[in-house]
Amino acid sequence: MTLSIWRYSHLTLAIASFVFVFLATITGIVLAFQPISEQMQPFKIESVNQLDVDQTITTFKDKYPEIINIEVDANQFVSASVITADGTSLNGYFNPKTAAFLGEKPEISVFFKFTTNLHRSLFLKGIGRFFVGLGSFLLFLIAITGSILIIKRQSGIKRIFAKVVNENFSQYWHVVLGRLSLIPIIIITLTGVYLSLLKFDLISEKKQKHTVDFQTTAFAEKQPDTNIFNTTRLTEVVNLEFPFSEDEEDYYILKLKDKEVLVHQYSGQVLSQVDYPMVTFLSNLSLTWHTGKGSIVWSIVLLIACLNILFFIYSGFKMTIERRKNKALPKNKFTKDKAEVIILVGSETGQSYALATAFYKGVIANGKTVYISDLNSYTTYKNAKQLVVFTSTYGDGEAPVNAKNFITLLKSVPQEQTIKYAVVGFGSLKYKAYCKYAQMVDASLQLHPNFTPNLQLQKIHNQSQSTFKDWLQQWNTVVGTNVSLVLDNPAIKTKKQQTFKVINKTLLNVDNTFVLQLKPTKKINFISGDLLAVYPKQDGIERLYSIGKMDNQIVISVKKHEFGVCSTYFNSLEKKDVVNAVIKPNPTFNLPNKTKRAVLIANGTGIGPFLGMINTNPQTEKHLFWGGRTKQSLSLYQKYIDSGLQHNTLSSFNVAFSQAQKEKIYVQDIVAKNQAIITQVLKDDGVIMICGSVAMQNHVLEVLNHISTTKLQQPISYYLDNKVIKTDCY
Ligand SMILES: Cc1cc2nc3c(=O)[nH]c(=O)nc-3n(C[C@H](O)[C@H](O)[C@H](O)COP(=O)(O)O)c2cc1C
Repeated sequence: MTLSIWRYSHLTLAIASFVFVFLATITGIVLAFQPISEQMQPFKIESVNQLDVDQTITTFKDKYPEIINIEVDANQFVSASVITADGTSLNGYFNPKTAAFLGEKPEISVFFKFTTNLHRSLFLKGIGRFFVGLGSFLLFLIAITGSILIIKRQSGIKRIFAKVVNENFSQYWHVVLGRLSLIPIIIITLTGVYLSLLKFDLISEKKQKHTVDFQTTAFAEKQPDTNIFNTTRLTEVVNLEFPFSEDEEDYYILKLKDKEVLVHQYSGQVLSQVDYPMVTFLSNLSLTWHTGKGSIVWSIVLLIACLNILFFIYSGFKMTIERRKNKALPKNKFTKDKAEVIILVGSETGQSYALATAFYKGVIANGKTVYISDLNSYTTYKNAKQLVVFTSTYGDGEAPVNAKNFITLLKSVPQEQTIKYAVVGFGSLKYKAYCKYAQMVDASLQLHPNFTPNLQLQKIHNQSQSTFKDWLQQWNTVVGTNVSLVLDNPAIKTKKQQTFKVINKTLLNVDNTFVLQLKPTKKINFISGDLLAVYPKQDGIERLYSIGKMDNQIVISVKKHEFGVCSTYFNSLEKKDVVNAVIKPNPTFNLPNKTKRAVLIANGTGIGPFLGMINTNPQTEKHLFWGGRTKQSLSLYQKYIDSGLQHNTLSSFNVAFSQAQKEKIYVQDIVAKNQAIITQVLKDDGVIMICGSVAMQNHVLEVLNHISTTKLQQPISYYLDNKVIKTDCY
């Protein structure tokens, strides 16, 4: 697994803080409901913000002979402590407009108290508080390293909110939700750290003291028209303590958010004012922002941010496990100067290592001396005759992490002899800059006087093994080797299987292809485009077949391969035999119900799912394009196509035979001739579905790209991103 410094830091921090972050997040989710439940209590009074302190004091004084204090909390609930005319003491919430007693303050529930303790200190007192504070700081660093990773992934800070390509569920949502919850997470963590520092007295709040000199201060007999009480809104008050007695030297203590003021009880004159230090302001702000007190909206934001953190823990570890499967490159048996074949690999997340390693082993098994390394380690190779470069593309057409220096090194490192080379690019058609870095490497090698190409650049979509095998055949031919690939078997699946009865199986046609019809023995919901997963007894490895649905039956088109375990098994089936398999929904390759128009493009057995689609959804106008070898190849599917045309569920059928005439015609050629249909479908929010070989898909996409850029001024990536073009190729 290749790791950049930022990804390494992000991962290490996540592992180091996992336990604390997990506990703090779970308890944080619960505690986010506390301010929400407080706000739901019936103590909020309409338009309380219109009252000033003077009005409130008058209202309370009219109703009660003695008032001890009035408080306004973050929810803007007004509470007070008063003595009534009959000498009863009342403590609780009041209506500030009428001074009516509303009810006692409810006790905080035991559950919230327990959760708060767990959240603050894990019941470990000082040590616990320290670790929670540290966890908060580590989470802050995780958010920062995560942001750097997103910026690098999106190729720059300006593109941070640009569209993210959805290749993998965990990766996609990790990035999308990471961007959205970045600010709330930074606020939660920084305020958490601040509150911890405060608890440990690492930040101290030093308040100034009041000084009042009654000897030298002369007070007005009568209150002036304006004083601090009638210029201060009640909602600005935190606490107002009433004078202890009627003695002139007893005063009001008015605590506001930013200052504490002593006020003369008769004149309303300010006797002393102490502004709170910045620390107090920040402490109050931290508490409000960390807890969400007083704001349902912010509490919900905090709740969502905590739920997102839980998802990041899950998706982050899932991605790490997936990436760990992409082991490192193999250990070299030969030195760089002894080897005839040099393999250089560029990879960001290690996916390309599997094929590069299989190739390395294959070449060694062929008796050649081989040396494998990453592209950044490019150096002199005294005995090299062949260079093979495997590289992915990352960011927006950029080099993967272990290949960033290759092009510079290529220019500066002198080679003594001439070396033949071939470049294989791993990428994804979902990106505009498809295999761009491989293209740059190929171009740089072309310009180098010591390198001559023995094959054209090969681009490979989604690590397709079949395209890689096709490339390997060509390489074997030009180099004169017989390298074959032994790929690690994916994990054997042990899913609960469903049973299907064989309704019909055709004989093999000229292309060794047949059609199999299966019927589920129990009711199963599925549609054309879903996948049938089969796990043959010999190896238990999952094989996926794209299926068509007709009359509640499954239609699959299969090509029998000489050593194909599953295709041989399917071909051995007879009517009424029972097959164990699993139907997997494949929503990315189903024909949307409401689509007005659809173009279905396939070659060979890729027509399978379309055999169902062309016989259903009569409301959708469908145009089928199919490429096969000869007219006889078509006979297998003729009855399905005729039925679609007869019942008007298929509007047109366009066929290309590659072997029927002198000039080879492929499906992409007939697509290119029907630009009007393609343009109309792209313009009218229709869909284009492609099923078959990856090689065909690449050619068809090139043609579609030409049509979309010339007729609609949009690159094909736009339609792929917006799922107007759907592909299921192998
Ligand atoms: C963030 C990101 C950016 C990518 N950018 C491109 C790109 O610009 N062009 C491309 O063809 N493929 C792109 N890909 C696809 C990868 O090249 C492809 O998944 C490849 O198989 C990864 O192999 P690796 O793990 O060995 O790096 C990108 C993938 C990711 C996750």
